[in-house]
Amino acid sequence: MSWTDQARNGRLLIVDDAMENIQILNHVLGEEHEVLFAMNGEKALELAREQRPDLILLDAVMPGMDGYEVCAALHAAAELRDIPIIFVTALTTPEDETRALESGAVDFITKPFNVAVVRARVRTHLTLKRQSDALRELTLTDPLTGVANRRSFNDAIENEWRRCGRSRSQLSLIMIDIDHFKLYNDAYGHQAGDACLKQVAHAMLHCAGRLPDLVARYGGEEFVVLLPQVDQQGAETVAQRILEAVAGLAIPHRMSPVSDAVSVSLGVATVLPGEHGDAHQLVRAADQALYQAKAGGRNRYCVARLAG
Ligand SMILES: Nc1nc2c(ncn2[C@@H]2O[C@H](COP(=O)(O)OP(=O)(O)OP(=O)(O)O)[C@@H](O)[C@H]2O)c(=O)[nH]1
Repeated sequence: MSWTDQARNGRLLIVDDAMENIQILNHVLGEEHEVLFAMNGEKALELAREQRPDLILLDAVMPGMDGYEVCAALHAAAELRDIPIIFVTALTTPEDETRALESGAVDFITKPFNVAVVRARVRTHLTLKRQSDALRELTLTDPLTGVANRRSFNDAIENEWRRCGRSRSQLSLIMIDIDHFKLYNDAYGHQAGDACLKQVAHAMLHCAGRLPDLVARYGGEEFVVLLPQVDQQGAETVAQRILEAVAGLAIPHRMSPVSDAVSVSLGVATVLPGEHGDAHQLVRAADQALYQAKAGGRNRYCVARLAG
């Protein structure tokens, strides 16, 4: 795909208090990109949250919340801080430009602007955004199964621990282990083992694929499902669903002493994240419950009981 093709079709948010400027930029960019617009800072933040644009063109001087404040608010929000911002402004001194770049903008365009320059800069920043998104995706994804990797899970559980702590809501975790997977590899070969891991991972995504749920590969044949704002009963429902979904795959496992088909054991833990304890406590509890499920005969889930 060419440089130009890659940059096409990005979603832009234009923020300017003058409709005339929005119209001009829309005229310049609207053919190639999806364009959203806001006429003040508050609306810009609302749209950024709801629509997740790929790039923001931001006027520096606006009544109420100015461009610098919008920039600071975007950077303060973890889910918005990766959206690149280009300041588009009539302020032209080196100090203005420096202030914009220091407040987190990636670029600075002065008004009156040259149409070709605006187009080219927008394409450049959209291309860079795509590349950094792809790179981030690679570092957070398990290459075999396509679900999140352990690093991604570690970040998520820390974030959700804090978030659930603030909102006084429960956080649940399920640890899942494929039963007698070594025997499966021995019987059917490593490639079949890989295919089995993929199928099991995809089945779990169907059981807990809503945001902010997270399915991750924790290790070789071990997976975790993180369920923010889900109580124990909800987590048990998901665990039961996973048991049934994996059984429903009906992947033959002739060496398994547990079942004719591939099965899983699961450990469920739920906690109300408080001032005491940390995310590791939840992981340990789910791991102990998983151990119980294995010791109890596998192909089942067990629940850990934890104080908040
Ligand atoms: N095919 C394949 N096998 C893997 C992968 N990662 C780990 N494994 C295998 O998973 C097996 C895990 O073995 P064990 O830890 O003994 O677990 P188990 O055989 O499932 O036994 P239980 O958990 O006690 O039921 C090992 O044989 C690993 O080689 C992978 O990416 N692909």
